[in-house]
Amino acid sequence: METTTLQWSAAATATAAAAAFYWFVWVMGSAEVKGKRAVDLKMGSITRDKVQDEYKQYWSFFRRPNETAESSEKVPDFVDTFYNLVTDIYEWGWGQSFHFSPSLAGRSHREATRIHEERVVDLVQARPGHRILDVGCGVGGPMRAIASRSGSDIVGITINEYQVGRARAHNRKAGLDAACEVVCGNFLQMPFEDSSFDGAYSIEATCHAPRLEDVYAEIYRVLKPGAMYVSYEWVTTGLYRTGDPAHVEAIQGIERGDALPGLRRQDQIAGIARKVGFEVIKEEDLALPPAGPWWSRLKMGRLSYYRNHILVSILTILRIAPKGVVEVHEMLYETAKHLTRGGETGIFTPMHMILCRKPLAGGDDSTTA
Ligand SMILES: C=C(CC[C@@H](C)[C@H]1CC[C@H]2C3=CC[C@H]4[C@H](C)[C@@H](O)CC[C@]4(C)[C@H]3CC[C@]12C)C(C)C
Ligand SMILES: C[S@@+](CC[C@H](N)C(=O)[O-])C[C@H]1O[C@@H](n2cnc3c(N)ncnc32)[C@H](O)[C@@H]1O
Repeated sequence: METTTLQWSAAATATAAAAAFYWFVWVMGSAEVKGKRAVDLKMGSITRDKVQDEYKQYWSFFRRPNETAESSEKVPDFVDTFYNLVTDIYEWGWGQSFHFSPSLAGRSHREATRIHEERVVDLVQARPGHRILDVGCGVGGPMRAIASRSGSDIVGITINEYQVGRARAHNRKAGLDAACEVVCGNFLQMPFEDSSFDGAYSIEATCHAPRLEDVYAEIYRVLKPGAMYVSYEWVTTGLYRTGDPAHVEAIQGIERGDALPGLRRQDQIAGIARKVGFEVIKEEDLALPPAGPWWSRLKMGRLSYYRNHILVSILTILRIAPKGVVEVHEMLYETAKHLTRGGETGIFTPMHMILCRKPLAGGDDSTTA
């Protein structure tokens, strides 16, 4: 072969390789929904050199069930660390709404997510002029959907400072920053006045509280009498057998990979709500048929997890992503398997819906706010 032909084919091969790499990292590796790309994986407010250490500390705390009062006090700090580690990966691989939803025939994941969020508007009776609290708001996917649909003002609270920045940036970009406010704080001691909200909701967030009564009591305190509260709770169902090792493995796998101090049983939730003073209007497991399986989205993602694993490994070698990202990604992959098993066996649901009302002063519960 002539030298020029060789040079041409070498150049063509190099261009094709560069194009493939670009496509793999920036196109395939871009967020499924809006914005976050693999090259932007930062690991929250943790400095690059601390990611691996923080991950190890997180893992040794949540690795095994731990129920002492002393360890309960540490939970919010470790939950904060958890969200520093996972927020960018969640946004990159899942989108701006950090929760599950029933799959709906003929609808995309994005549509199903939005429908699940908009359900909250009717349940809490959110209207223009109302001030509604989002307990554990993440980067604000649900908040934006609920503000747009209802015309209410939403105030979200999250313990993770990095999420506050992400949520505010998304709110600005969506032109919703006047309607959506985001506060950094602990939902166990909220920086809000008594009786200052017309409604409240929590989507897959209160499962991080060591004692559900503590967060429910705080929500009760800040609601106006007559106001509604709805929560989508992560719980074990009546099918869970503590004597079955396969069940226990799945549930403990869910707990340690999702920063949970211990899943509660489905039949405990209403009692806890009543104990803090709420009237329970309705309870329903939104995962039950006719709802389509919420875990199908996790199963369909298998191929992209492998691609993502290769991608984060390459980015770590190139020092674009901080050391430790591969371990965090691996943990999430394992967690996805436990969640899928929990869904398939029916021993776990992430969408046990409970609708409550704070009674009107004087005990007249007949009307709402
Ligand atoms: C409510 C909570 C979070 C629920 C879900 C939003 C997340 C639970 C598990 C997460 C994921 C698992 C696998 C990841 C995959 C390996 C990666 O390549 C891309 C992101 C994942 C799909 C990631 C996305 C978010 C979850 C589905 C808890 C914390 C209470
Ligand atoms: C799985 S995410 C769900 C976020 C959001 N509800 C959504 O559906 O997109 C759980 C959220 O709860 C927040 N959270 C957990 N424990 C908290 C605490 N003690 N105080 C405030 N927020 C907390 C996390 O920071 C995170 O934003």
